[in-house]
Amino acid sequence: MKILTAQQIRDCDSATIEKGISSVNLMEKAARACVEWIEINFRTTHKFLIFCGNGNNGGDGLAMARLLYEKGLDIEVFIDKNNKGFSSDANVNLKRIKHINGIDIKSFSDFSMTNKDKTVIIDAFFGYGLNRKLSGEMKNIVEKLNLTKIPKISIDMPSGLFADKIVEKDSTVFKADFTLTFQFYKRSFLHPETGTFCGKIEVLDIGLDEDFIDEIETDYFVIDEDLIKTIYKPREEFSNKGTFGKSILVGGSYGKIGAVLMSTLSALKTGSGLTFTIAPECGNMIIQSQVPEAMFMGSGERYIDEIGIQEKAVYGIGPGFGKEEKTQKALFDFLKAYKDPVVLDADALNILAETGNIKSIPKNSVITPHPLEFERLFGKTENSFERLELAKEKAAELQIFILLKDHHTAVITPDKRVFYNVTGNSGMAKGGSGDVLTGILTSLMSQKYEIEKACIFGVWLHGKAGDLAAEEFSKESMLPTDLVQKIGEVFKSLLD
Ligand SMILES: NC(=O)C1=CN([C@@H]2O[C@H](COP(=O)(O)OP(=O)(O)OC[C@H]3O[C@@H](n4cnc5c(N)ncnc54)[C@H](OP(=O)(O)O)[C@@H]3O)[C@@H](O)[C@H]2O)[C@@H](O)CC1
Ligand SMILES: Nc1ncnc2c1ncn2[C@@H]1O[C@H](COP(=O)(O)OP(=O)(O)O)[C@@H](O)[C@H]1O
Ligand SMILES: [K+]
Repeated sequence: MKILTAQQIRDCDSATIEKGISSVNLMEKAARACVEWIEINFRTTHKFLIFCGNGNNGGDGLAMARLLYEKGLDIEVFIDKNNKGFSSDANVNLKRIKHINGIDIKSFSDFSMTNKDKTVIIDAFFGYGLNRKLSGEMKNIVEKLNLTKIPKISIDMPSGLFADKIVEKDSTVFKADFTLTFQFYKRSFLHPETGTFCGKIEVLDIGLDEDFIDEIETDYFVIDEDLIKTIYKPREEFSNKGTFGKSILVGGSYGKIGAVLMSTLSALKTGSGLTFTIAPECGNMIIQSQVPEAMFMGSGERYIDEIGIQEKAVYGIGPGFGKEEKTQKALFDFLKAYKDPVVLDADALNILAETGNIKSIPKNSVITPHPLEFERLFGKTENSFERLELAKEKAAELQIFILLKDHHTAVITPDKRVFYNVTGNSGMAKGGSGDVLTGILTSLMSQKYEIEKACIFGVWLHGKAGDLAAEEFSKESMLPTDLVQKIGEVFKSLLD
């Protein structure tokens, strides 16, 4: 799914209107889509307090007030009665509700917090047209609403957020439980500093012009199931283990054998034909007894001291690797001799960062840093938007794929496109989850998925399996190994 900038959405709006629908009818469609969602998800709510700004986001709120009222619900509308005028479509909708006796139209200052049982607050102050941070009366009312315990729904965007950039640190932003957004994710929903205001995000189709959307160029995408279905290759029946590639997971050190064990297990569970583990001898018994399907190749007693090169294999290096001197040398020797794409994670990245050897990463390789590893590799940035920009520069400079791990992991390609992942949950914020991702990526690459596709499919699959594990075990109790056990269910769902 494409992500457009505020300006591109505005253009898309105009293109849709040029095709024949009037702007006020488009607003009606948007309001109707929100009301339909509310009818399904807030069945027992009687009362809606709808806060409207003076632009088209406010217009959506005013139209929703009428539509919800027609369904027999109690409606109070709050507007800024001193503002310098509503947009023309908001004005049409304001006039329409002025004719309805049952809808109270109040000033923001009339809001008080008494008796709010079975009530929902609707935030229709501002959408993508916000052009400065909230101040004055607007800031006050949003701060007041943020203190209430009443469920809150933002229309299109939480008011106070910009679509494409970070907000200043002290900004006031409406804190939603749900955001009903029109047609596209906005980039600010997907970054930690700003996404935290959105609650659960629902993307509502309001029928914006498909030809325009197909043609418009963007470097930003959300990974959705439609994209995954174009990538996933069901397994051929006329095949053998050689058809599905050779994965070699390299890692583990004394006390950290579990990391490479989990990578090995997830590579197998993702479909790798032949799976090897290179780990120190102290991990032999552990790995062989836990994952009998994998072949063990010992290297060093307690720490890896050599990485042997095999033909036609994909290497995933780093989980539990440690940073012993001999392990460092093993990595340097390997990268000197090996020129095919590899997956590098964890201590493999830390070693390259600390020794200034980043340029030895083979072209088209995949690196999977979490924010701190990224900082060690490429330096400090002010915020996650800047981090992403730096990652784009580095992916292009080094001609590698960077998977910037986070709540919404971003896959960054060597040609600077960005694919945000929206599967996954906080139950995955546990040591071991990253090791599982390394195994998944290595396995998909060894099965000859193109590297870009392996990255996109891999992060999505990882998060989706994490969501199934959370459903069964809870976010608190799920383990990275539970996630691995759910990979199969995700593959099955792709065959439906
Ligand atoms: N295609 C779609 O997706 C569709 C989109 N639709 C909807 O339209 C929304 C976009 O509407 P929009 O362009 O009118 O902008 P919006 O967000 O209402 O705000 C602009 C107003 O706010 C003001 N203002 C700005 N900042 C301010 C501040 N800090 N403090 C105070 N005032 C501030 C600014 O006035 P200014 O003072 O700058 O003159 C202006 O009046 C979109 O999010 C969606 O909900 C649907 O209706 C149909 C299909
Ligand atoms: N709150 C979260 N929401 C979604 N995914 C998460 C969250 N926290 C962690 N993850 C995922 O779990 C993995 C953690 O990787 P990493 O930090 O390297 O941990 P590890 O110590 O297991 O290697 C990443 O893929 C990351 O995207
Ligand atoms: K809003």
